[in-house]
Amino acid sequence: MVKEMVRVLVTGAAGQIGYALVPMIARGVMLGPDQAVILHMLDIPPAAEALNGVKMELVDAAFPLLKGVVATTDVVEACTGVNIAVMVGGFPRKEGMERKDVMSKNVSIYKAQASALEKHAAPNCKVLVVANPANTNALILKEFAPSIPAKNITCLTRLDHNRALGQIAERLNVHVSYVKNVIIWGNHSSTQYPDVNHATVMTKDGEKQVRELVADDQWLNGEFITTVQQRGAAIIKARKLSSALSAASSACDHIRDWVLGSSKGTWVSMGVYSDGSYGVPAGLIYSFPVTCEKGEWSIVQGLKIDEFSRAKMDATANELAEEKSLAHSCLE
Ligand SMILES: NC(=O)C1=CN([C@@H]2O[C@H](COP(=O)(O)OP(=O)(O)OC[C@H]3O[C@@H](n4cnc5c(N)ncnc54)[C@H](O)[C@@H]3O)[C@@H](O)[C@H]2O)C=CC1
Ligand SMILES: O=C([O-])CC(=O)C(=O)O
Repeated sequence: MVKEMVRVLVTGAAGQIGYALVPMIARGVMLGPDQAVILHMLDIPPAAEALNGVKMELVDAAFPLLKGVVATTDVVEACTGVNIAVMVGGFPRKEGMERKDVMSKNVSIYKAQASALEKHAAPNCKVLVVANPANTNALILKEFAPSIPAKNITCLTRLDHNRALGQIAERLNVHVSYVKNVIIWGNHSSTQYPDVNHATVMTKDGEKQVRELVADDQWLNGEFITTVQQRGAAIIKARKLSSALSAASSACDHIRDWVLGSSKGTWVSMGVYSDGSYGVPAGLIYSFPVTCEKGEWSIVQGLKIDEFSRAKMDATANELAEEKSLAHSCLE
């Protein structure tokens, strides 16, 4: 059966994540090798020429799955009929800044684009917010697009999840594909809590707990956590630009698992609207472990939370509550 065409919006498409992301989508990395797509690319007028250059390159690359490209600075044209919206547009932080330092510039963009999405996107459009502060931008988008179901609005913490997998794989000298079920709790910021208490590694003797194999709680409760929390800043220091290829790749992972389903027995981290699970206040976009099936995510329930984890999960929830009020004050 031929699949129906999918329209994918990428905002900020002339930027560096956009430039890495659009060819991945056009190659089927996000939605699979049998899914034809039409790309909608939005940027602001000063970037119009660069955006047109990206469109020219997409034509030149002759991607078999790419059936059309809309490149525009008009938010209504960009949002019309889209089934998936990847919201990358905004201002990245620079060295020495925290992600919430870009708050006032970016939340107003998300307020404005919420209503365009609400009015013009396809029904049941799935939204992934990448631009920082990602959780709070997603929350503002949700608040200003009340008719989009809350479950359709998510933010990217899959990059942090993948970073955590990568750190464990390097430490144990195993391939990253053997490591699974790390969790990123909370905010995509330096207060996020990368949790390995339920993570496992596939070995020749079967699945083993990461804690047992690493056998160094001091590293797992210290340096491992700070390395993942600070990885974005480390990339900025090294590249003088924030992560782009890894962010684009993780955005594809996020949407692919959401739409096509996560692997059996494996969970992934997604920033989703809290329903109060694990004592996380409702009304925040908070990163949880989730599994995805038939286009829907659900929070993995029943995990045992120790005291160390509880304190870290609460600290990142508190930061999100503060960001929420800061965002509201920026919009007054
Ligand atoms: N959640 C995550 O894991 C990650 C998030 N990020 C965030 O993603 C965002 C984009 O990063 P980069 O691509 O490196 O930045 P960039 O500056 O290279 O590109 C951003 C693009 O957004 C455009 N833009 C600005 N306002 C816009 C608007 N109102 N509508 C549409 N487009 C608009 C800019 O013109 C620019 O082309 C930043 O906020 C960055 O902090 C970056 C890495 C990881
Ligand atoms: O750190 C930044 O500003 C960019 C980002 O979100 C990341 O790389 O995780």
